[in-house]
Amino acid sequence: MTTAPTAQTAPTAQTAATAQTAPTAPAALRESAARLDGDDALAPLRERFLLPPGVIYLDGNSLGPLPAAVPPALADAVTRQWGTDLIGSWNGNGWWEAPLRVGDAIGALIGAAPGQTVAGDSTSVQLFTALSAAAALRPDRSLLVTDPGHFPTDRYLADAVARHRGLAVRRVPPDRLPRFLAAEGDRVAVVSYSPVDFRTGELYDMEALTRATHRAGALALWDLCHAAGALPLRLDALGVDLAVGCGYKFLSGGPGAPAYLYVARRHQASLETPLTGWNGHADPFGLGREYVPAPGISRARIGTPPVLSLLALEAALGAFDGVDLARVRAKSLSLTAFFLRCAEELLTPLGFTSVTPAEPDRRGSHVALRHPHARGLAHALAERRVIVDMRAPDLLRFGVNALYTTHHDLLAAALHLRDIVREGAYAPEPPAAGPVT
Ligand SMILES: Cc1ncc(COP(=O)(O)O)c(C=O)c1O
Ligand SMILES: Nc1c(O)cccc1C(=O)C[C@H](N)C(=O)O
Repeated sequence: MTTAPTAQTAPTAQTAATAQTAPTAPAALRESAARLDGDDALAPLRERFLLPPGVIYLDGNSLGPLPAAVPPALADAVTRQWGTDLIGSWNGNGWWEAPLRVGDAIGALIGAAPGQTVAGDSTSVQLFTALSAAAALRPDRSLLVTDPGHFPTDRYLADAVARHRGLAVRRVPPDRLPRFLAAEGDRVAVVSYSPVDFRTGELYDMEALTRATHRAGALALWDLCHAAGALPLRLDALGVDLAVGCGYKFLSGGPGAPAYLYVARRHQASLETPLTGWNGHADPFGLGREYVPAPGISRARIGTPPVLSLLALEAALGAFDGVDLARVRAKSLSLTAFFLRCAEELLTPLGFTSVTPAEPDRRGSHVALRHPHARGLAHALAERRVIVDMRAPDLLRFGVNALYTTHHDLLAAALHLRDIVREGAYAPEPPAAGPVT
């Protein structure tokens, strides 16, 4: 049986130690945490989430917690809309338009004007669509360029699309991309990267890389999974061509939440999608024999959308109502800087090293610490109701979300980790074999 690769055990009511009984902290760190949390204008936003009492949740970069608005929205969707209004809900309750409506709500968080973002399917499916469509927009070019350290699904789909479309894949680390494009850019159809490295949390310069891509006449495709909702993004302003992302990390749309696809308006009329499902037809209920693509972003729709999940995601996005993403970014940086300080003081002497850049403008919204027993330590933290994850073979990841994470959460997590190591209170499981994913 395959199990999800997060290292934590789900916390239970029976768990003896709770994250609230935090071990003693050095006074300076305790005072800093209290001051930073005391000055935090975003602190009231935590009430928009139903965080389990006694749990320190630092894994919202993998699965966001439950927003308070979601249960009533889902109850309404199920009992009134589905239960009572039945099929009339496609029009009467706006189900048919939900992919576009939710797409626009996400667009507002990623710097996309309305009419360019559609929600639905998984990130993997959206990536397939985006990579294929990008290749079709540059039919005279033969290369697809991507990050050798990209998330596995991005790497696998780059290979798959290259096979289907007769392209070759070049894997170029982000720091070498401008030089590569200057040399071989005239053969490149599409450049596919993530602004934030899923392992190290390193933030790349999206603006510079998009500019270098365009200088070569290629298209820029960004995977925003680890960035959307965590920092301000400016897709329209940067002239990004295509983007995808998931709904379940910083957007907190729930397990398997619909993903999204952004297609800049200038490409929409000539966009050839590889999956020509009936929802993307110009006249879906005309039931015509031939596929005729809908105008605008609607042509990127595929099949019947997962309505309940879309409505859950829509309610979850309400957690951003009235929230300035520049402030979210400022608090996220304060949180990660504070955690790096805690790590330096409490954990470095115990054999941990940070792989996350110390410079604020090179940091996303998680910190990763290297330790040979990362897997056993993540389990031991979960026993104490501190939820983090690990990425094989030796990285512990600590995700922060400025909407609900506190500096105190981070100090308490670092203290628990210090005590677990000092006491040897973990199973020293060996690093898993195989490549780091
Ligand atoms: C950068 C990135 N892309 C894609 C995915 C996942 O794709 P999907 O939503 O299809 O599982 C993840 C994480 O799971 C990711 O970190
Ligand atoms: N999407 C996930 C899943 O379905 C199960 C477990 C984890 C995930 C993740 O999101 C992993 C994540 N993209 C990562 O950064 O590693």
